Amino acid sequence: MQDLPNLFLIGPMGAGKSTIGRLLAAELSRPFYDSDHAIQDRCGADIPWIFDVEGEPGFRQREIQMIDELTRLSDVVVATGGGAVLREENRRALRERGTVVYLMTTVEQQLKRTAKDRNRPLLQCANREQVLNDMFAARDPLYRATSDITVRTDRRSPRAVVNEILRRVYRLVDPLEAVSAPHKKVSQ
Ligand SMILES: Nc1ncnc2c1ncn2[C@@H]1O[C@H](COP(=O)(O)OP(=O)(O)OP(=O)(O)O)[C@@H](O)[C@H]1O
Ligand SMILES: O=C(O)C1=C[C@@H](O)[C@@H](O)[C@H](O)C1
Ligand SMILES: [Mg+2]
Repeated sequence: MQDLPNLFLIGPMGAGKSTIGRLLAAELSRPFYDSDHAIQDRCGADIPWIFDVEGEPGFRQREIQMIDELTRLSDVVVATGGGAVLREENRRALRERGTVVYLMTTVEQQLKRTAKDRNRPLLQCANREQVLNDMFAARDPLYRATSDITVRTDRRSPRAVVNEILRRVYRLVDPLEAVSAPHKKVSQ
């Protein structure tokens, strides 16, 4: 069985990048990094504070630096922030340094999954559905252009999503041996 490359998760807010990334890394016994969390740890402040004080451009600059560092690691799983694909530097780093998985869900699911959250500054507004629809229109082409595979996360447990990612990634790196991939033993 061929070694897997770095696995990078992209996709919109609430698609499950952080949740699935952690599970996926545990399954592969690999380190897991979440770029949003790493930015907060380095800055010593949460994302709403960074947006308040430095604006979105300040946050994006920190994100470019963090994604550059995380994508240079080896044998890792990295969950990115929902807007990482907005910057060309990030798209290039992700594409060149690993296999990129686009986690996709519906706006309806995003609304449910992010309903009580106060840590996503771009969703602290009255018209969240409109904002999410507009983001989908602007970002879906970027997620598609950056990713190697797309996996839906609505109406599926995180465990089932992890299994599908592994099946598809193994098939991508080694089509002939994918059938005997170890993840086939993982229960749903
Ligand atoms: N497949 C799933 N089924 C049901 N709930 C899920 C699924 N994946 C994630 N969730 C839930 O959705 C919420 C948002 O997930 P998560 O924080 O992983 O999203 P994210 O893609 O990392 O978002 P962001 O871009 O804002 O960091 C969490 O409460 C998580 O438990
Ligand atoms: O979709 C976005 O632009 C964002 C998503 C989050 O992961 C954070 O990176 C931040 O809240 C911005
Ligand atoms: Mg996240």
